[in-house]
Amino acid sequence: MATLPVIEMSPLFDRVDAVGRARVAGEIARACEAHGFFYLTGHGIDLATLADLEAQSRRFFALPEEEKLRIDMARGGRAWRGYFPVGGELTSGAPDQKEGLYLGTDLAADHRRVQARMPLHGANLWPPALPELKVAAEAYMAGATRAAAALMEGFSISLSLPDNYFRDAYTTEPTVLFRIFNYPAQGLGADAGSWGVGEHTDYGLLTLLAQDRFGGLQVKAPGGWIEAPPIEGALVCNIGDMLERLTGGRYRSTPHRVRNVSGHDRLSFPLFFDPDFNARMAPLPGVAITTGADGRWDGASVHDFDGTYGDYLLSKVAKVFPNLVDEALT
Ligand SMILES: O=C(O)CCC(=O)C(=O)O
Ligand SMILES: [Fe+2]
Repeated sequence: MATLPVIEMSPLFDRVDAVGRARVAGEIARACEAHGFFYLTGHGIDLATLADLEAQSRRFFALPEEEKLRIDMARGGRAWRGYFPVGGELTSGAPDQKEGLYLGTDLAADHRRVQARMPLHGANLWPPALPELKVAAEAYMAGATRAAAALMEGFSISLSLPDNYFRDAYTTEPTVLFRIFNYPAQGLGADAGSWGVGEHTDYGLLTLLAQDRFGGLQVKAPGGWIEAPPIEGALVCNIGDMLERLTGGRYRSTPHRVRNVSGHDRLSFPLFFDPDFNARMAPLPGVAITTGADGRWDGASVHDFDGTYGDYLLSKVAKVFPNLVDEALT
């Protein structure tokens, strides 16, 4: 059975290790041309940080529903932050069998982007009953954001671009969203057609995912669906639609989905490291273009898209949270 590659990324934190960086860049290129998915080690996030995030998240989801609903997404307004219950999100048109907490770069009310009423920008909502969750999640977000920024240097090198190319062009002010998901244990009689998360691709540049030990993530490989089982201490990395768009299809934004058949509640922690909301998303000069829908899961082609990353993201969010859109954006 096909397995996903493991990339040890620590040379990307060392600007003088040209040989190590070139090696990692080569591994990134091969992984992204083949799968668009790989595991990451050497990402700088220690086991204690991962364990604390998991422990505090379990405590959060075990709170009574009314306690969790004190930070309901409806209260996050246009910032799109807060808790949503099982069935509250429709990733591929049907309700997902998961509950979650939406977080992201924490911007105060006086930040210029919040003052400008930019959607998806604003303050995180934290459960008043569990202050430890904020500490654990902020530590993880800082580590994962640092790893994603370093990884983007590897992507630049892999495309024969200057190390800081993506940072300077797209991620000086990245869009960083972070989610904490719980996929409740599904009973034996569960509907075989119901997914924790339905088949989809991610929207932006990179997703870094921590997951607990129970598994359930599946990736669409050329020969069929394969599992991406947990590896202790490693993160799963996959690329999003905008990296496919920028590279003209050379790097793939690969469909994936989740079904939790472990008999336990499964937690996962995706951090989305995405372009500046205002960045215009056109193919990189000098990179081959593919056109057409290419049999994508949603029948759409990212190569037809012309606009800012914010335009793209909002069009997607409107589909997965149809009930919230009018409320938050009008
Ligand atoms: O929970 C997972 O393993 C994957 C979640 C996911 O694909 C997503 O949030 O985009
Ligand atoms: Fe995803």
